[in-house]
Amino acid sequence: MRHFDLVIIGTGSGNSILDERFDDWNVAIVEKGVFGGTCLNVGCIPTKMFVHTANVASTPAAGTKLGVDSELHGVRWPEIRDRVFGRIDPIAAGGKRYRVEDCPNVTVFTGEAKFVGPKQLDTGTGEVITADRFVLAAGSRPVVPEIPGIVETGFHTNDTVMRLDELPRRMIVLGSGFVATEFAHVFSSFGVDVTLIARSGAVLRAEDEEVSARFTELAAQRWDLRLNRETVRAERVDGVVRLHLNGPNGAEVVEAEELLVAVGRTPNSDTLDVAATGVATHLDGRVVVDEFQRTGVDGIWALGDISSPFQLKHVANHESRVVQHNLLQPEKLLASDHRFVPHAVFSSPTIAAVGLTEQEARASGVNYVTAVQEYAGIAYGWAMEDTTGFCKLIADPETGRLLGAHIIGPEAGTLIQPLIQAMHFGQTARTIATGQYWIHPTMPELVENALLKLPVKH
Ligand SMILES: Cc1cc2nc3c(=O)[nH]c(=O)nc-3n(C[C@H](O)[C@H](O)[C@H](O)COP(=O)(O)OP(=O)(O)OC[C@H]3O[C@@H](n4cnc5c(N)ncnc54)[C@H](O)[C@@H]3O)c2cc1C
Ligand SMILES: NC(=O)c1ccc[n+]([C@@H]2O[C@H](COP(=O)([O-])OP(=O)(O)OC[C@H]3O[C@@H](n4cnc5c(N)ncnc54)[C@H](O)[C@@H]3O)[C@@H](O)[C@H]2O)c1
Repeated sequence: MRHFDLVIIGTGSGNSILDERFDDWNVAIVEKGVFGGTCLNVGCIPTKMFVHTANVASTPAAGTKLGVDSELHGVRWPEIRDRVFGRIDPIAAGGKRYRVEDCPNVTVFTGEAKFVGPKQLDTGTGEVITADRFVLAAGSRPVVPEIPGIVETGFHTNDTVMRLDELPRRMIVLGSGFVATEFAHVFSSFGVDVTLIARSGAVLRAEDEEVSARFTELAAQRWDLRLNRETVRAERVDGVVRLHLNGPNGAEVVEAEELLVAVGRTPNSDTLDVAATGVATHLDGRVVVDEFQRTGVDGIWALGDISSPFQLKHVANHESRVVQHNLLQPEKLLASDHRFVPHAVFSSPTIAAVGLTEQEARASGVNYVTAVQEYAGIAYGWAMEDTTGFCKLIADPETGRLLGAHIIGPEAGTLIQPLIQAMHFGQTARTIATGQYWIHPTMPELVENALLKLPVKH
């Protein structure tokens, strides 16, 4: 059995661990798919390239209220798709070529890895290897709900939907989280009739309650939104997908040419069989790690979607840097910082958030105050004629420290950054609002005014 100093399973954030400091380590990388993982190939990067294009396609419609009449003549889907993947696919291929051809200390196994014993890994290539250290960076995969007929019906996930041969006339999107709302925005902007099915009474219901309520209201104006629906059965009749639903109005059927399933992601700890090497998992399948990204087995580390409650690329990257440090300096372990993990949803409108939602603040019993500033109340909001966006802040009235920040509206993901910074560096609401200039008239004045409205002492 070949033995290595280090084996990394998964080439998403796991691939960025290796740099010149590992040149004298004998390393193996095992990857079952293409190099670069979810974010590069089927996640963040291609979706945002499609989202940007969708935003451009939506511009003519947005101009009407400003007195600008223009028309969308159509979108050239094959060209858009090939432009996106024409950029991405060579990066994935180049990443693999670099490791195989230019890294003499690295052996790449192209196969689906599975532990077969303590620190013994079947690489899926016919070879079992052992190592002193392992990094579990095998990510997560889309959940397929147990709906009778769904497999026979055929469906897309984020793995396949961005490579469609042609745009369908109609699409059913099952789910109401990040993936569902981002793709609903993309495909509806490209002219596809979208039906979005949510189990509960709100879309993006993990967001702050006011943000989720506003998004749900806007989603209902844009898509055929079916709330409080249970999906009972799926079938395909004459090429058309039919989903049988149960909801407030009783039984109903929705139809479309394509079905996109977006009901969450599950960690790949089961397919990797981490139990065979003694690594424990939570009930939801996440590998158990401590603050240093150590599993319970000496020398086995985990990072990213396989172990994190935050299935986000910036978190996977952060944890990968922590694991990198801890592999190199085990005597000076670094802990991951998960105190203020922000996220953005790149739908329309965009949403960004960090810290507590109001429902979480209420449930936790902390003393808090809130302030809301609408885009409609700032000069740049007048310019955009925005009537639906807002920034909501939650703060400790005694210390002036922010507990949570939520923005729904244009450029939310960009606007929230000073608030993330303030939370990390312990700045008070008054300090951030009044201790610096805010350029007038810009969108960040939304944040400035929300901060000024907070009834806090500092
Ligand atoms: C549609 C979509 C959009 C997203 N957009 C964003 C976004 O805008 N911003 C954001 O922060 N996050 C986004 N995410 C989440 C982000 O993509 C993930 O959190 C991140 O990619 C996780 O990185 P990772 O390294 O843990 O896993 P991955 O990048 O998934 O890497 C895991 C790798 O392991 C390989 N693998 C799995 N099992 C095995 C095995 N047994 N043997 C060998 N190899 C194996 C896989 O093939 C894969 O290459 C998005 C996710 C999706 C699905
Ligand atoms: N912009 C970003 O950062 C971004 C974008 C996409 C994905 N992601 C990451 O990927 C993860 C997975 O995204 P996702 O949208 O698949 O999951 P999600 O957890 O965001 O949403 C899943 C949704 O599906 C619903 N659901 C679950 N089972 C269902 C069923 N049987 N029928 C109908 N609805 C059902 C849930 O109630 C939930 O609303 C996200 O949690 C996020 O961390 C991030």
